[in-house]
Formats: sequence, structure tokens, C-alpha cells
Amino acid sequence: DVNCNPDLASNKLSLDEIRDSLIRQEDTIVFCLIERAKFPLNPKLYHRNHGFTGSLVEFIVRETEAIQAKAGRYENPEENAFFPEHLPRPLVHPHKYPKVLHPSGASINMNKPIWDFYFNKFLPLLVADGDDGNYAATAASDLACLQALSRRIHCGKYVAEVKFRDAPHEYEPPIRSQERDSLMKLLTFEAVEEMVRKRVEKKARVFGQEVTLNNTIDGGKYKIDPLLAARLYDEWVMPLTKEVEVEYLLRRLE
Ligand SMILES: O=C(O)C(=O)C[C@]1(C(=O)O)C=C[C@@H](O)C=C1
Repeated sequence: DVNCNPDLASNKLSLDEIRDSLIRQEDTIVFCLIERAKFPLNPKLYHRNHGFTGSLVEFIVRETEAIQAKAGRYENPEENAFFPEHLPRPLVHPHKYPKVLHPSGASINMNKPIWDFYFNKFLPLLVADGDDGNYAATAASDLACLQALSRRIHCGKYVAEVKFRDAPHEYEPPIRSQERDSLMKLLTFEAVEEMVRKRVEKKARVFGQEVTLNNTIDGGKYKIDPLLAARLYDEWVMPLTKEVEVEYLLRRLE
């Protein structure tokens, strides 16, 4: 189960359960990175000279999101679009998602910073230089990475809700005085972050190894650099998740 959105009917809304979901999402993210790393950078995707508004990748993401919006993707409070303006209405009858989050949480969208770090900082570290012309397939795997990262980072809303419900007396004073730094301190668990970094590095090693039929696993060669996967979490994924948590808590008493 990769949902952060807990099952209210069974009254399960625990930090452990949401952390389990974050752990499961690590698998998704690592596999997405492995898929993207099959292709070289393909820089033409990201240039603004394709006759579209913006780059070819923007065009593909915007159009794909429009189709997925028709299928109801963004009715799920865990999903946030990269181009939320002018999304078409869903054509399907909406599923009833449990209302767990405070309504102000819906306005938090961290996708702009996610887009920026992914394309400008992270991607050049992940993939080889070069152009093999597979623009549509490359853009599809960029979108898979972006959506997996976005979903994980925005799960911070659920993490924050649970932390608030578990200890309202601790969170209310800094929320009332809108103290970001105090909130950041309250919600940070350094030991958990250390486990996340180590586990993601190990997953990149395990999922990205060459699998052969004889027992010797090639120790040295991985499809993505395990240290880069850990760095992705350390430098961007966890800090942005915490940013979502702080933004959510700041609005929690509105
Ligand atoms: O598990 C938590 O408590 C979270 O808030 C999630 C998370 C993370 O992004 O993995 C973020 C902040 C904590 O310091 C530890 C981990």
C-alpha cells in the first residue's frame, strides 16, 4: 500500500503507518531513477526552442497531467499537479477520499521547488551526457520521477497532521506565534533521517545491481550511484518534506 492517506474507517492514523508508506515509496523512487538513468541527458527536451510554450518536457508534463486530471488523479488529496492552472474536470465519478487533512493544507504545493531541483541540480548528476533522441520516453520517465517525488514530499501534510494530533499542546504555541524554527525542531527526528539515508542507499545498491544466474554478484557496478540516491534524500527530499510539514502546521489552526 503506497498511500499516505490513512484509512479512517479503521481509525488508523499513526506515524508508524505513514512512515511505512514513505518506506514503500522509496522503492518507487529508486526504480524511477533507475529507469530514467537508462537514457542520457537528452538536453533538447529542456530547451525553450521547440515551438511550444516552454520546453518539450513542459509540454509533455502539462498535456499528460490534463489527461490524468480527466481520469480523476488530482481528486486525491495526495496528488499535486505541476501545472495546476486550467486543469480539466474529472470525467469519472469522484472516489470518496477520507477527509483527514485540515482544509488549508490543500493550498500547499511544493512542486515548483521540486521541478527546479530535479532538472537543474539532480538530473545532471544522475544521467550521462549525450543525446539519443528518445525524447518522449525520456520525458515520460522524468514525469514518473517527478510524480513519485512529489507524492512523497507532499505526504508531509499527513505526517504533520498526525504529529499535531499526537501532541497538540506542544505544537499549538509555536503555531500561534508562527515560529517556523521551533516547528522545524519539533518535527525533526535526526535518527529517523539517518535510517532513511542508509536504507535508500542500500535500496539503490540492491535494486540497481546486475543480476546474473551465477552466484557472483558484480560488486562494483550499479545502475545508479547509491550515494547519489542517499544524497537526493538528504539534500532535497527530506528538507522539502519538512518544509511541507512546517507550511501545513503554520496553517493548522486557521
Ligand atoms: O518520519 C518523520 O517523522 C518525518 O517527518 C519524515 C522525515 C522524512 O522526510 O523522511 C522528515 C523529518 C524527520 O526528521 C524524519 C523523517
